[in-house]
Amino acid sequence: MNNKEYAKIILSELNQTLPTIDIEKSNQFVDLLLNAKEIFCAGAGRSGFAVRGFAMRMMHMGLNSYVVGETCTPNIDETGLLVVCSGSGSTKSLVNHAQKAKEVGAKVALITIDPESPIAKMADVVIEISAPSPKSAKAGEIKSIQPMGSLFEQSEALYMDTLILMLMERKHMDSDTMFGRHANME
Ligand SMILES: O=C([C@H](O)CO)[C@H](O)[C@H](O)COP(=O)(O)O
Repeated sequence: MNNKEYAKIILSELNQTLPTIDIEKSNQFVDLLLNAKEIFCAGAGRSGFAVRGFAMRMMHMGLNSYVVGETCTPNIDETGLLVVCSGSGSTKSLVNHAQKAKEVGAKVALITIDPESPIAKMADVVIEISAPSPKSAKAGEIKSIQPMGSLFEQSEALYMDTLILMLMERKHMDSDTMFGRHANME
């Protein structure tokens, strides 16, 4: 198959995952983001790449967002929100981060394939994406031709872009204002 044929299949897979994500939980997620004093983003591997992009856009909006594990990331306290992206919901370092967040009274939001996973059990809001999971018992309803967690990782990245649009609407923010905060030392 050529690239266009593969692209059509990937888009049709995304067309099955993204529209099924819960609206009410997404509204709750946006409320948590808006109510947090500081937002801490965590994910491993490709989920880590996706959540970094989300942290960056929130910075562009003027929110206090950080990536867990970076040298300049401060401590989390009860005013904070930890956003975790984890297909399995059981990656060890992320389970530890969620435990720490709950221990200090912070909120936790999780984007995952597995709503019964260890991190899901600690989370205040769980966003479920139906996709194959190479690392957990829960496989999701949707089949994919793509390897491992690719469909989940694409879906979570695009889902977080929908959250950015919801936040922009709530904060009356436009792209030009956001671009004004973009790094000028690239
Ligand atoms: O990078 C990943 C891997 O390529 C699977 O597709 C995962 O995102 C990484 O291993 C983290 O796993 P999860 O916490 O289960 O997302």
